[in-house]
Amino acid sequence: MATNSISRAAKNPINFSARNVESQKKPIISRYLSFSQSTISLQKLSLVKGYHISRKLHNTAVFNVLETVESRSGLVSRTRDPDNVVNTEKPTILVSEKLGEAGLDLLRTFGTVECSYNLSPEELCAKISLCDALIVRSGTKVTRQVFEAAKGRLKVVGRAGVGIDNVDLQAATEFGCLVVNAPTANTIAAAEHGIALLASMARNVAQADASMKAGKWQRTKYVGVSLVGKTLAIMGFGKVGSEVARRAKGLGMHVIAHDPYAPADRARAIGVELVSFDQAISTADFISLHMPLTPTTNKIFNDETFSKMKKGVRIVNVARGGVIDEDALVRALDSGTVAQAALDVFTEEPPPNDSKLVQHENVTVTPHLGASTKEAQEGVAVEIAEAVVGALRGELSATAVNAPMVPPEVLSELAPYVTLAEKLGRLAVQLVAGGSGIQSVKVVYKSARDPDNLDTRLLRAMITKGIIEPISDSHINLVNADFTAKQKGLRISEERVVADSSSDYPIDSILVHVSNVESKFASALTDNGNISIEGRVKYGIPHLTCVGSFGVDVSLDGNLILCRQVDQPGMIGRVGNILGERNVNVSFMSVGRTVKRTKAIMAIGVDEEPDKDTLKKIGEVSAIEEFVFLDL
Ligand SMILES: NC(=O)C1=CN([C@@H]2O[C@H](COP(=O)(O)OP(=O)(O)OC[C@H]3O[C@@H](n4cnc5c(N)ncnc54)[C@H](O)[C@@H]3O)[C@@H](O)[C@H]2O)C=CC1
Ligand SMILES: O=C(O)C(=O)COP(=O)(O)O
Repeated sequence: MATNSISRAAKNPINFSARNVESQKKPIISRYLSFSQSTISLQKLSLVKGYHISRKLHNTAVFNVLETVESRSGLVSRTRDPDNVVNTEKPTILVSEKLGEAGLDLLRTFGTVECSYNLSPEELCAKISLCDALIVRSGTKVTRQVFEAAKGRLKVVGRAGVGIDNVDLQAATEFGCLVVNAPTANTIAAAEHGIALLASMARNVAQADASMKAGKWQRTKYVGVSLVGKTLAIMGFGKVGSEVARRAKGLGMHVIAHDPYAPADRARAIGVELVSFDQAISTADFISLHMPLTPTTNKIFNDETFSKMKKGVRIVNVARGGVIDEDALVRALDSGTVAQAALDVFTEEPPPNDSKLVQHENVTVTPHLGASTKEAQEGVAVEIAEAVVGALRGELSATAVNAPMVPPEVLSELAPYVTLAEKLGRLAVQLVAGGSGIQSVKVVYKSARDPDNLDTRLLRAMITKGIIEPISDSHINLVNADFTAKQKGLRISEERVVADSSSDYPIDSILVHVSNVESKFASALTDNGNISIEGRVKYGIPHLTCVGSFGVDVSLDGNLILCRQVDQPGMIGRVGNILGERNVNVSFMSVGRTVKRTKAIMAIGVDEEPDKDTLKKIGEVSAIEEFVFLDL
């Protein structure tokens, strides 16, 4: 298999023969610059306001991928409905619950911000089709109806806090809407509230306060219990749980924890013993809940689990109301199994006025105040504003809840391969003959890297996008790529092949096989009947390097004409003349053949799309046996 390549366009001034890491990186780095410049206004704002932009919003590496993925990722606001009231290029961001000013300021530098609080579900659905982003806290239910009503315009839902149980993630994913949260800024506030509830419950602070305000002086009624030396079980040893543990240890408590996913070394470092669920609840004097509400944790505290607890246990819940069966808790309080409870969260918020739990004399309640400190709200607002702005720019967010989180350094390295992946997908689907539906695609990554050190989710998503978008009206992005592929019955399998090259580069080549289809260009089929195309990144630029069994070398830019011809002199000139006469500029040309003077493939990169007549003329060249025009 010989490859004979002539490059007419000086696309890359770098010495092509030198396999030099620095020179390979140059084109990518120069492309970062425009993006780092575009971040300056946000950086200035953060400095002037004195806010620390905590995550890597301004990371040039991330923006490089934006440049590559932007407008293809579908996370970027770019379409405008002519009926929209707002008809500017600025995205519209609806904030449906109170958000800190610092976050609003940040959002206003980027889009048109509308703050509309206490919307009914109907009002939210009516507004949402005019919005590119929605920012909520725990009080807004972002249901499937909301995504349906958005009519494809909503690109991102930002949850200004941790728990995303009020967002229908499945629906978000199906509609290709990214969901991001602000997982770190309210941790301390929630932990402090947990400790406040623990201490005030143990000393009957709320009940005694109400009694005094009612004119009473009941010193014997409100004798409390001490915390020191008591066992506290932390259920859910994540960010909040760990901070509660630290503080409880400072109060002299013996702290144990249950969390099936928590690393033992983190627990050890804080001096906490990780134990089983049953051990935790049966030995604790106090139990503090810090797990998310999921199908597994829903009503995990119920009649059965309360019955396993030490008689007279005291329970704090600043996680989610739904993790407790509230009727069962009332029964446990009435029977004395649970002596007291302190609750910040409820299954239904606000709970009904006649809630037995809220009215129970041994229960202390607060109206979901865990995250409500000035500091936490400012922090959360900035954290979510950064994430939403990043998502609207096309950035793959570090706090994405329903999309792969790809670290910036990985993004930066994979950027040219992301473009290559999408282009190979687009090429592959265009090579399929009309009527033969694609069902199975195999992607083979050749790489010298350890498989654990190569994250291909982004590449798979982009290949899927490349395959599906040209043949459907689906708008594919990283969020819904896998879902849409599955829905369309498209199976994409991946395989790694070890390359014996340098592991400095993440990938040597990407090979896309489409099985059991007919091709418009028979030469793209390999002996086993699969359409097969291979691409590589050379000097930062994606190249097509193999079509069927023919090696070629053409940069994937603009449009491509593939011709199969009898390998004989003068073919390049003949086709070049036809294109030149019609003012179609050739950017790249490459000839690949299997055996001399038999058959060859000519891959011609063209800047303009040749008209039908030009293509017909190419087809009429006697030695040309088949040809296809491909739109990249
Ligand atoms: N009341 C409020 O205003 C606030 C409530 N929260 C809630 O607190 C909870 C914890 O938040 P973070 O610590 O930030 O989240 P996190 O994700 O850091 O921690 C949650 C932990 O729960 C663990 N977990 C999951 N399933 C579990 C199970 N079946 N049993 C035991 N542990 C399990 C996870 O492994 C994780 O370590 C969330 O539900 C969040 O919504 C958070 C902030 C404020
Ligand atoms: O962050 C969380 O999970 C919270 O529960 C905080 O909720 P909020 O933003 O105060 O409605």
